[in-house]
Amino acid sequence: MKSASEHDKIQDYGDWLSGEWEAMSNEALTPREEEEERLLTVLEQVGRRMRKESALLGDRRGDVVGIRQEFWDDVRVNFSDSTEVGETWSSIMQQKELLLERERSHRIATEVVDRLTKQFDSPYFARIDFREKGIGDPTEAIYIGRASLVGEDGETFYVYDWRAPVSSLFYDHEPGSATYRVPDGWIEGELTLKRQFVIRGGQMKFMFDTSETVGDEILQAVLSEGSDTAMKSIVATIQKEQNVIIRDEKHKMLVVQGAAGSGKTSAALQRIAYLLYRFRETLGPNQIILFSPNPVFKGYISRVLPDLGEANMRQMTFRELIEARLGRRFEVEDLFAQTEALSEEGGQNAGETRERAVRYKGSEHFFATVENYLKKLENSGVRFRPLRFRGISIVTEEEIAEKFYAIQASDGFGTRSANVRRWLLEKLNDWVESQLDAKWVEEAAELVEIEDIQRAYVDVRRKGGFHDEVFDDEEQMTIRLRRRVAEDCIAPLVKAVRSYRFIDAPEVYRDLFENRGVFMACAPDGKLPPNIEWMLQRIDDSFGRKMIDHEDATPLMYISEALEGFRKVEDEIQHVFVDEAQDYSPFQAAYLRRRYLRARFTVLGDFNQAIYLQSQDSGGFGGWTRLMAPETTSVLKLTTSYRSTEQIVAYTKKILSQEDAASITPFHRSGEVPRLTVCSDGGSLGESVVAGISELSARGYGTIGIIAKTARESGDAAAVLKELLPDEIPVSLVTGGAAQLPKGVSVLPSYLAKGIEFDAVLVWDASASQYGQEKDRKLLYTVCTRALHVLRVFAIGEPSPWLPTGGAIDG
Ligand SMILES: Nc1ncnc2c1ncn2[C@@H]1O[C@H](COP(=O)(O)OP(=O)(O)OP(=O)(O)O)[C@@H](O)[C@H]1O
Repeated sequence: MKSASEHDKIQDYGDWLSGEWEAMSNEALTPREEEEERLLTVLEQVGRRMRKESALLGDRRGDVVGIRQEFWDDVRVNFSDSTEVGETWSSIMQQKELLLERERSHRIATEVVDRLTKQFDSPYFARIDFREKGIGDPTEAIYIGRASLVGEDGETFYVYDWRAPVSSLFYDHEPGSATYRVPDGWIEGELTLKRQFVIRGGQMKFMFDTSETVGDEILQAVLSEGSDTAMKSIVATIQKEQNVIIRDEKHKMLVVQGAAGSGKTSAALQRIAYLLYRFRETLGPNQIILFSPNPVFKGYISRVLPDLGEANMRQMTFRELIEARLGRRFEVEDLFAQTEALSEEGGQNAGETRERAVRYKGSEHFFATVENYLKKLENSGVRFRPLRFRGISIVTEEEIAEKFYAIQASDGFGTRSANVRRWLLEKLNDWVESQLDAKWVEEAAELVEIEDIQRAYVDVRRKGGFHDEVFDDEEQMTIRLRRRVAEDCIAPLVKAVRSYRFIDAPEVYRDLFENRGVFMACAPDGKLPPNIEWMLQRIDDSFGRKMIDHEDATPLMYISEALEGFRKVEDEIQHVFVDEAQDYSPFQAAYLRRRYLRARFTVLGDFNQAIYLQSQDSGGFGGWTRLMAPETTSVLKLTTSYRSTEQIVAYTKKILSQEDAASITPFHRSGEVPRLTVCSDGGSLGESVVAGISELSARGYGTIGIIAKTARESGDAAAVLKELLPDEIPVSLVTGGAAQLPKGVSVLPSYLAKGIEFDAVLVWDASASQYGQEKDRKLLYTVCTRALHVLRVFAIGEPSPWLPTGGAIDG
């Protein structure tokens, strides 16, 4: 938010501008002068609005402060009898409502002033002249900005929002005949001019006409800038192919395959802003959820929407979903740990068997098997955990099953579970009543603290006890005390029932592997996986240790959620965005689709960055494209890589197979050729990287990423660098828990680098021993494509066979 004095400055500037404007002569003007004049007019409008809104904001602030300060002065407080207490209460409530209402108005006024402040800095970035076919009107000049600006008459559109239907002309067309979509059809006409501006601090920095869709020069300038620790919006330079993604309203499943750095994440965020604008009556940020690859990424993208004047959507990682469901009872392996475990076991028998299990359990085939299994469970087979207390049975597994299956199957698992839950809570209540005379309660009641006795006393009083019949009162107190003691003892049971823990999903899941007949009946091809015996053994081992392998987590979570009945909140979600979608197994894709049954999906990924085994069979995308009917699914491609220089794109393409690299094209922006340095040992690796960091920091690069393969290596690398680098160049180690990417030099493991970028990337030890196998190829590609301007690769001894040969130097 801007300070009051900043707002004042803007107002003064507005006043000055209006004087300046009138003083200008009306001689024939060059286009540039005309545009500068127009800019002054717009800034004057903004200044005027700012004056008005700031005054309003001041009033609102005054109201809020006033109400807060005098809150109790205006409340009539009287506790003398119950009528007075009631009146006091309603008077407090009235005052509270008033305060909330004023706070809301204050918040809205603040948002308006913030938006105007941004508009004062840069009110628009483009102009198009358009003559609509057939209406005989003259050509209209349309200015496009991040937000619209309408004159006080309510009719003059000084600036159109970039999301308005007419604005799409700018992104989609070159001068000539052009059309744009409106809610009930298409408007045709002639685009006679396209002009781009760079306006900063209310000053026209550049202006030029262009015949391209969105001029290269501006894009060049934007891409040459230094990166930041947070992602920026691309509103002024959205490319035509990105605009298709942003404005799609037709498809329920939009799948985008895009090269590294082609703007998938950027387009996704612009799309969210677009949808919030287009459907503002019916869609709120809470009804959109974005699945991010990791917490660092979450922080990285969190500024884009607020910069566009919208509130952030919900964001979560798939890992968080798993943790929320299974994390309380189990330690769940994460995807990266699974990958590391597989590569350690690789070649040995266990590894191969597990690899097979991972592929199988991530498959569409297994999803179909689980779906069929859930159908079967509608009639029998759901397992329950009995309610027991200190060895005493309160409700048995059989009783719960009987109750569960007595409710009609057509009601669905959700209703059945909710009914059983209610019934169990009543059972627990009855059981407490039945235990009041039991010995254990009597003994426990004798041991209670004095405060508990006092509480029981207050309880009895509140409920109207303690009258003349003293004898009865004492008895009542004893009963209450005992009840409280018994309730406290079974509180964990009540909590477990409330959160549906009476359903034993892990056992249900295990049963599928144990009962081969059931498995065969559920599998679409009627066959058992060849290593089912090994799978069962492995489940028994890990569940026994309270651990869950990553490949079991999603199927188990699916069964567990299905048996409880998917929650209502999931129904409210209208749009699901999945970034780095190549990392999801087809099973996970199908699960998300099931979880958000009513939502539309926008799924973005790059099969060249598919580094996890679980999604490799489907090439990273097979799972997503088959989830909905073909007529509601659209698969789009982005091939131009905007992030990196031509030299970096050329280098990183060589890491991939020719076939995979074929469609990637760089945006023409030049920089230094990536360099490979071969070091003799760890010591010289550290020294070479330090020399690189010092040089690049001196050259002014604001974000430098040192990317190691694993978390352990990045820890080691950070320790070495901290020791060798001078204090003026601080080093931050980025770990899984980090919510924000720090400025300067960051050391991080490859999997946390997903989706983010650095001015310069230094790859820590890309030797053959680290990135030697086929499955390391895409990981190395992912790591190297994080660089915007500079890429330096270091290796101890023999470099990875995937790196381009030639140009290596000795460190
Ligand atoms: N139209 C555009 N105008 C300006 N910059 C753009 C545009 N498209 C992409 N970029 C820039 O290119 C970089 C990469 O964009 P983004 O992170 O969205 O790509 P991505 O496809 O999600 O990449 P990856 O898959 O490698 O994570 C960012 O710095 C982004 O600002």
